Amino acid sequence: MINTDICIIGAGPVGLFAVFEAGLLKMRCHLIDALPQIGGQLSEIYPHKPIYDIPGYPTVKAQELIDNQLKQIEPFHPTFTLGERVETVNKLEDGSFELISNEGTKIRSKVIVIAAGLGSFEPRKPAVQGLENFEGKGVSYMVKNPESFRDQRVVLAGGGDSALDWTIFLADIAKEVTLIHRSDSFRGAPDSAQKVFNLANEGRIRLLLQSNLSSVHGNGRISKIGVTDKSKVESFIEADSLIPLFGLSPKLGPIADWGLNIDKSAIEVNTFDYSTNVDGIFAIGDINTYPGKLKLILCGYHEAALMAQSAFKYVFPDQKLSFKYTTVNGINEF
Ligand SMILES: Cc1cc2nc3c(=O)[nH]c(=O)nc-3n(C[C@H](O)[C@H](O)[C@H](O)COP(=O)(O)OP(=O)(O)OC[C@H]3O[C@@H](n4cnc5c(N)ncnc54)[C@H](O)[C@@H]3O)c2cc1C
Repeated sequence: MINTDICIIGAGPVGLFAVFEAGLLKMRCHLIDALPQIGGQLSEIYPHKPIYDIPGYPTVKAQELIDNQLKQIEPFHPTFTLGERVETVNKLEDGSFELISNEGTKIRSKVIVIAAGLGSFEPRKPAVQGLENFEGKGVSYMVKNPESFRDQRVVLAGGGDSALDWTIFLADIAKEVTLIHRSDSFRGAPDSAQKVFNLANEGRIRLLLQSNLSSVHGNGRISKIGVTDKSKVESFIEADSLIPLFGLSPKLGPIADWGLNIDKSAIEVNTFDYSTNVDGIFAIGDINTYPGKLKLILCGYHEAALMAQSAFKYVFPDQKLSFKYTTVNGINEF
């Protein structure tokens, strides 16, 4: 069981900044995110895109902003659970909460801050009959632990950055790598696409262009994958793992079942401190809604600052909060 003052659901830019604001008030944070990496939409959807509306940065690449935010919160030693989605939230008799993830991880927290963006990202699954029977039995839609593919025969499918990046990475550790893509050009970064073409020319991977996943076979675990070419002729590849990478789409998911007031897939909050209708639960960033709401990183940062001032009274009910600038004591004392 993980014990913390504040459990932050979502490790996007707003969840990360909440660690900073909470840390200034000496509150410990644990973050949990359904994705295997930190950074929310910025790392998952647009890591290389420049952002122009962060104060103090005329321009900053999305991933660079996340990397800098991680440096900024280092003094507060936040802890993380990645690749797990919070499914259940229970309010306990003493007013604190128990959160349970889809993998059974339990977190006990005095306050919950939902910084869940557009909800949890769920994989877009290809329409291949019986694919769901092999989920967790050789079929995965995200790479959580690349080492688990060492010495395996891996088939990837897709044409975006994830498919290219993992093909390049797994070429070094897997026994055999095949990439299937429906077109003959890639949506992902040109530099990565070139690397994949080079690996294919060197015979280090098998590249099947203008091809589609058509069937999956196996007895309990996946062992063979059917692929059709442009003339719809099906051939088969022996494989230990299949990784379809067709992008992720956000879904509100289990948050809808936690007794919160929801309006059009967003959590209604009080604009005084971004508290929800459940005492001790706050919602900040893209996941919340109120009159005039703007889904911008900058607005989420502001919400994190005000939320922390109110969260303090749940974590330290007997202490009086006195407002200080960071320059008063510096942040080194934390
Ligand atoms: C293409 C694009 C360009 C953009 N450009 C800009 C820009 O230039 N400037 C700007 O200010 N904004 C921009 N935005 C918007 C900006 O990305 C969002 O405002 C910002 O990401 C919100 O941050 P967040 O931390 O609230 O949520 P997110 O970044 O969405 O992170 C939320 C995290 O919560 C996790 N999560 C959700 N539910 C659960 C659960 N039940 N359990 C565990 N984890 C969960 C998700 O996996 C996700 O990682 C852009 C958005 C897009 C799509």
